[in-house]
Amino acid sequence: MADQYARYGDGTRPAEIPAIRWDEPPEGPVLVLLDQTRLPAEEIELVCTDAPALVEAIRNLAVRGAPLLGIAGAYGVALAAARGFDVEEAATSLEGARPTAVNLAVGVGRARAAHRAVLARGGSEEQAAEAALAEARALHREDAEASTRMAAHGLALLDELLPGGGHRVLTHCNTGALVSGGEGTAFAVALAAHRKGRLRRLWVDETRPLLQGARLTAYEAARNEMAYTLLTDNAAGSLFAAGEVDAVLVGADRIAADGSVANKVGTYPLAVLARYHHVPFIVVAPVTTLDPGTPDGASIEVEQRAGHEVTEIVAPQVPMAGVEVGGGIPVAPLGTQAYNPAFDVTPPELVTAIVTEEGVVSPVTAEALAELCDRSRQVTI
Ligand SMILES: CSC[C@H]1O[C@H](OP(=O)(O)O)[C@H](O)[C@@H]1O
Repeated sequence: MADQYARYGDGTRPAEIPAIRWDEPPEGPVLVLLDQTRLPAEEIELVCTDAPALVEAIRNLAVRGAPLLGIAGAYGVALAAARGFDVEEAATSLEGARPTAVNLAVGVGRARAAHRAVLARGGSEEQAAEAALAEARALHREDAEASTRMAAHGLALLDELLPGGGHRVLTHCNTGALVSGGEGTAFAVALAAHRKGRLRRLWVDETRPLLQGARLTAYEAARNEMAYTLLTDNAAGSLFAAGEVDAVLVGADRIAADGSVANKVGTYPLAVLARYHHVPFIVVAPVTTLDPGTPDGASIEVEQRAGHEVTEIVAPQVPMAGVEVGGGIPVAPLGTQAYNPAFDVTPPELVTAIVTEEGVVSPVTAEALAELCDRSRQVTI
């Protein structure tokens, strides 16, 4: 079950509420999530005491973003183990909660393998639970370190591609601390540029239908006092045409072996616009998002979400006259069918560079990605 753990919004909240944290109150271990469906109006933490509650939070995007899904999946396995639930059952439900972000299955797999390894050598369930938690904590820490290194590599690339500083960067969806153990992926690069005084403007796509840009990226940009401007997704083309975009920075949910990039729907059109307007299109993602096991973009399963996310405006999470909390405000005739893929796939030839914590891949080729994966494994080992 999940319950509201704390409500902030009256200025009493801590300086930074982490997107995810493990806690061990007297009544037993819990996984605490900053509920991203309530942002930016309310900062409410959800408390998960079992895998079903976490699966629901993942499916509802209370917790979201590829790297954070991996971390949450690993902690979910540890939570099941710590509370004596069936770990294999929990792992299976967690890894299937959302299909596109490869990180989720990777994180679940790491914690499950750690748990299994202890049992295989005759360890106790308690020791196995401790091993699963240690693996989740390690993944959390590694992702934070990866975020810092991606930010450095990404800023160096921006400075190389755009001499003279004053970068005007367009981003899509949300790729900041709310998707990461650290400061994020693409957003972390923009934040690094901001801190160095080299971010002239962050153009923030609102990112229909769930508005991760308007609700979450704007929230993170405001918290960091960045120069940002929100736009509707369909206004991006006019910005390119006006020469107002120096580079596009986006995240990724899965990168296939050939360099095809699955990311929030609306990313592919930006890549086409960037190519047409000769603007660098840069993908920022940790190595855990690279998936050598998926050969190409056509092999990536794109999550199809419920039509009501399109036919209704996401209602604010505070009571409004005539709208139940959490309900949507219909904007289309009742019974309207909707097409609602959560992601789209950008082919490698439209990607200027992929920035990872292990370095930059450009041009994007299967060979270069394979070499980087091998190098990363060597580093990991
Ligand atoms: C860098 S991970 C963030 C990535 O995840 C988002 O998808 P969702 O909000 O559905 O989890 C989007 O694709 C972002 O680029």
